[in-house]
Amino acid sequence: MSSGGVEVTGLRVRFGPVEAVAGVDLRVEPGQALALLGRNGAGKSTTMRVLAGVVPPSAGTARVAGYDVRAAPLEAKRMVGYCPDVGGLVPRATPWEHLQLSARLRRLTGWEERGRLLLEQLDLGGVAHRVTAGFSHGMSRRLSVVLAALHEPAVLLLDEPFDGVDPIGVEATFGVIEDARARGAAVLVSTHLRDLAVQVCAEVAVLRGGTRTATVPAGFMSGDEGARAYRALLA
Ligand SMILES: Nc1ncnc2c1ncn2[C@@H]1O[C@H](COP(=O)(O)OP(=O)(O)OP(=O)(O)O)[C@@H](O)[C@H]1O
Repeated sequence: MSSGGVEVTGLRVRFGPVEAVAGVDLRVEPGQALALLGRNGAGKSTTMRVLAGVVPPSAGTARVAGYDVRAAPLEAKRMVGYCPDVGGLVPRATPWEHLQLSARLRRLTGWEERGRLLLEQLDLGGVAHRVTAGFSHGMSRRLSVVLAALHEPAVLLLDEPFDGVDPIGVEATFGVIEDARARGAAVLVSTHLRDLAVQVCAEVAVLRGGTRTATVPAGFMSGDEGARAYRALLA
């Protein structure tokens, strides 16, 4: 039986002739945050999608909170909060309606106060009843983070949560990640923003060509030295 968190072993995902993920191993312990870095097309989002139960693995195993995404897909999905890299929002619905829908799908009760607080935390309280059609990219990102975190998942998967988000929104997103870690969730953050990743994650895994090249302490990737080290891993 697995100990929880995220466990990915020998993961492969194939789309026809394209091998998007070609043997990835990852481990995120409960209460830890791991950043997933790598160039465009390295396989980050596909790995996140497998863990979120959106894309099936072609080979290997992926477990969230002890549940194998293939053998126990419903249980696995229940354990996960997922902020996809793009999409996921209904243009004609308001943030509050998104929360209502998410709560209904997950059969949550007594979620309203947490929902309100999360919207306030991500500075969306003032637009809680405005349809998302006119939202800026950063506002949509922040709402996707709220939706991922609403049910206090054991595994929080954030794909490009900082993309287009202003510094205050980034700090608020850090807060959501810290809160999740503090209650024992495993957090996986896929991003191109190395400097932000190392501020909020203790470890960084680098993917290249669908495989993991390294997992290193975040300090190794910080500052100018870290930028050079990262480039060296990508080259
Ligand atoms: N549904 C799909 N059908 C075909 N190919 C796909 C599909 N999804 C991803 N791929 C391919 O798999 C590879 C990995 O894509 P993925 O989106 O996982 O990379 P990424 O590291 O998240 O990239 P980025 O940083 O640009 O978001 C790419 O070559 C991509 O074109």
